[in-house]
Amino acid sequence: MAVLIIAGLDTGGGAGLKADIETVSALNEHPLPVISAITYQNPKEVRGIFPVPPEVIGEQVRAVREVFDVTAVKIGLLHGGAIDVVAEETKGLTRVLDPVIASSSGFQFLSPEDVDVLKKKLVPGSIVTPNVPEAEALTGVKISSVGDMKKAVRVLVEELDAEAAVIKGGHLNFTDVLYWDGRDFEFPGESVKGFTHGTGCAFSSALATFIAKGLELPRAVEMAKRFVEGAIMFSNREGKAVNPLWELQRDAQRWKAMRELETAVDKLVKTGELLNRYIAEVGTNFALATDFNEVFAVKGRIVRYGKTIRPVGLVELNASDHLRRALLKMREFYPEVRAVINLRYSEELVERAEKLGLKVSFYDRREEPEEVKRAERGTMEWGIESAVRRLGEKPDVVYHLGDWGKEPMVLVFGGNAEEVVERVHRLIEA
Ligand SMILES: Cc1ncc(COP(=O)(O)OP(=O)(O)O)c(N)n1
Ligand SMILES: Cc1ncsc1CCOP(=O)(O)O
Repeated sequence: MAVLIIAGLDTGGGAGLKADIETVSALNEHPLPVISAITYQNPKEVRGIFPVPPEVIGEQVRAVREVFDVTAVKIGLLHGGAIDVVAEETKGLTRVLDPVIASSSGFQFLSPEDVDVLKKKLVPGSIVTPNVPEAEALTGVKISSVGDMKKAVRVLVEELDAEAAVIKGGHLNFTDVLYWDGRDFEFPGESVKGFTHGTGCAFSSALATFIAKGLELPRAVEMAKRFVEGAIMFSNREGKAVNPLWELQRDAQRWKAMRELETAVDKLVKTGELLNRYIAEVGTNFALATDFNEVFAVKGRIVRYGKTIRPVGLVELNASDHLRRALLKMREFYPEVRAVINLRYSEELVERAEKLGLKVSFYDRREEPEEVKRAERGTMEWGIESAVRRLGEKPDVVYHLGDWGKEPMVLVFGGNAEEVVERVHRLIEA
């Protein structure tokens, strides 16, 4: 199924047409990208806009509508002159209108006069998806609560003749409010950590796609919201923006990480007789992070087994607590570090690491601040940060000497699971 997109190009690869194309593709439909403007922007700022002449926008839409069976269109950034043409050329389609008025960095895409034209020509008959500032600009309603959102959606539908309106609560309370068919619907959400540039674009193109697939509007809004939450959670760090390809990339990375860790664990087990005496009393775990900071490890840890060792369970996502936290903290300083294992502490192990030229640091649990000690979790994070700061460069090995009821431990880090195995083998002279 084809979904028409009329939107601007963001040269920073975060929002606009690129985010829309990825969204429609990720949802398994065919994007028809019509370009309405070229913007010169990067993740920090929008520098300017070069509008595509309205007649060229019209030609693009006609070219695809003549051939493809289009039912829904997502409309993003327009410039004043293009509004009339787009209203004319999209007649008969279900229109999802993302009213891009200003960028989050403060660039004004539409003048107040253009906003008036948008209200008169495109809002009527469209499903409008403003964020809070855009909804305020369109309706004049000051929004600071769900109650105000409900007032504003009604204004959009009952006074400005929109087919439906969804106000996104990302700037407020993470609840989205839809008004459709004489009823309002609330979609509660939670704050998701990640980059948000391009969320408006991804939401509206996901909504248009779910509508094209035949979902009823409230269900399509719910699905689009969940899609965008994932796109923020698994953000595109390079573009400092949402990542509409998150599901595909996340699954590919999960698969790769699982295989990588399974292979590495197999290699370790083959040297089990030598490794046996370095397995921690509490068990040893081996953790590997994906680019999205999802962490795989061995369920139930790796334990001594007679003279050798064995993994208790399989390699699984979230099968580690301590190592996961240590690794994620280390990755805040050094994102290239992806794997870690814990071994039983011994002086000889630390000396050997130093002799091998590995960078060694440590943390002293007696220095741990009271408030960190009292909190249920946090020691691992504090310990890694303190070891990193102590060394002033990337540690390959971090150890601590224990405390009451806490076993002393050596953590061996590496850029991948294979490197950790190779380091462990050198350390135990396998
Ligand atoms: C070309 C282009 N189109 C739209 C936007 C705005 O993106 P949006 O996700 O609505 O909001 P911000 O990222 O600006 O908060 C854009 N910047 N460029
Ligand atoms: C108890 C403990 N403390 C540091 S590493 C470790 C063992 C591995 O723990 P997890 O399986 O939670 O990563």
